[in-house]
Amino acid sequence: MAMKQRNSPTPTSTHHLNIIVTTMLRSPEYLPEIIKATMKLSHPLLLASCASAIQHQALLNPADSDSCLWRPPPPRLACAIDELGDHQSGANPSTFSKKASRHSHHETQKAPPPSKWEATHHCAGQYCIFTNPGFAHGRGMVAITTSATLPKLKTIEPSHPIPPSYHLSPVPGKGLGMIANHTLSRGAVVTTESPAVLIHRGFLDTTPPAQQHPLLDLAITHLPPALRTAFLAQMGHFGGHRVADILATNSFQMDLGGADGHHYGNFPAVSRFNHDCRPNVGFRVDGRLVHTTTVVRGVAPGEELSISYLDSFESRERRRQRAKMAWGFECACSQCTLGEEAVRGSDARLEEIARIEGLLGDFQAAEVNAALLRKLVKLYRDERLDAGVSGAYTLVALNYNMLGDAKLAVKYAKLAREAVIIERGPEAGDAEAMRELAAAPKEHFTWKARVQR
Ligand SMILES: C[S@@+](CC[C@H](N)C(=O)[O-])C[C@H]1O[C@@H](n2cnc3c(N)ncnc32)[C@H](O)[C@@H]1O
Repeated sequence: MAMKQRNSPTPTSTHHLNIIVTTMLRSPEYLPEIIKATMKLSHPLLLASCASAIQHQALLNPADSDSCLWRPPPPRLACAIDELGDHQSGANPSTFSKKASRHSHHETQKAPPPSKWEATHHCAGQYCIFTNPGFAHGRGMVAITTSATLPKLKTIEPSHPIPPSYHLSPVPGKGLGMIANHTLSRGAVVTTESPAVLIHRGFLDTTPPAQQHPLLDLAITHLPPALRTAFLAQMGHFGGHRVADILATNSFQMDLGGADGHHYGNFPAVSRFNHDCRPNVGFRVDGRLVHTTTVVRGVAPGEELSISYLDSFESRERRRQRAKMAWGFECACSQCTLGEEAVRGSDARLEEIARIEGLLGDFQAAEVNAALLRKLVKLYRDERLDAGVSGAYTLVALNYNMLGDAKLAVKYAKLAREAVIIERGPEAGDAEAMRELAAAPKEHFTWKARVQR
């Protein structure tokens, strides 16, 4: 996943677990050579660079949509949508090209229209508004994208809503947050949501504010009233143009596939998750663009539900810098506010995790033994890295098998599969890979690969 977004900080994440696991699972025949070559590269070249990459979304399963919580460029023009009136955005029509006048609103319709994508012919350059007011039985969706994306839009399916297990409540220093109503077990699904708004990254990167903001405002007027209200109720952290600010504060980067696939998705319910460097909830976006959040460790009633916006494997200093730089807040999460000694301990564990994972991915490394595998598992536990443990379990399972310990290979393959399903969904490719390993460790290409050298 490349993060070359203009106006955004360039992430230099140093967690390379994804690529190691991917390599080990996908390329058995080239395993030794690939791992050797991979390990020679410097970390930033190897690595995916956002929170969701840590959850191994895109790298391990090409069917998954590549996504991470990432803010688009900051708003550049002050113009609140509240000032623009309800039915007309107030956009000066001359600021964008209106190729035709087929602009309809759906507020007055009782029965939802059928789910169907339509071009409004309101455009700025190649980026146009596409609407589907009938999506998800009238919930609606709107996109600003190129016509090349239309076939992909047509494949988007609605999420299946689930009863809420949380309520919103003010959280000191963070605005609103999501609070668990009752005990939630590991694996419980918290939210499933389709995007309300999809915006092509190129539109935000290249369209001047004078054309960009009116088109954003107009796009929002195409949402059915309930969804429009929910969209506009989201927090804007940075000020300036209201819709741009909401998008900047609450967007997930999504790759819809192909050369032109980079988009931002906005999910108004999901937007209420605050950040924690040791979150109790993981998230993923699947090929239908449904965003799903799942509890990664047991949650008590009244506990805040959180996701990570950042790379949890970076040092406290780096995470704090990034929270400030990209999101504008001082991270006061449970992990960042530890005492100095505890922070030093945490940073040291993260460095050790990176070192051990490097060794486990190096087919030639002589230091790999059962003690090292036990140490990695303990480090993850001590660091409360519950939202990213699937990759570690996968690596441990493969390495136990390489060491010729079928019993522990099976144990960790089962744990890995369970964690993969929680973090990335049942359709994730390495869930199947771990099932195969657990079913027949001695048939697996990794069997005794380290001891037979
Ligand atoms: C996606 S929104 C989260 C929901 C938001 N608190 C609300 O009221 O809707 C992101 C914004 O919430 C705030 N926030 C999230 N996590 C935080 C944290 N750990 N510490 C401080 N502020 C946080 C920041 O203002 C950030 O820009």
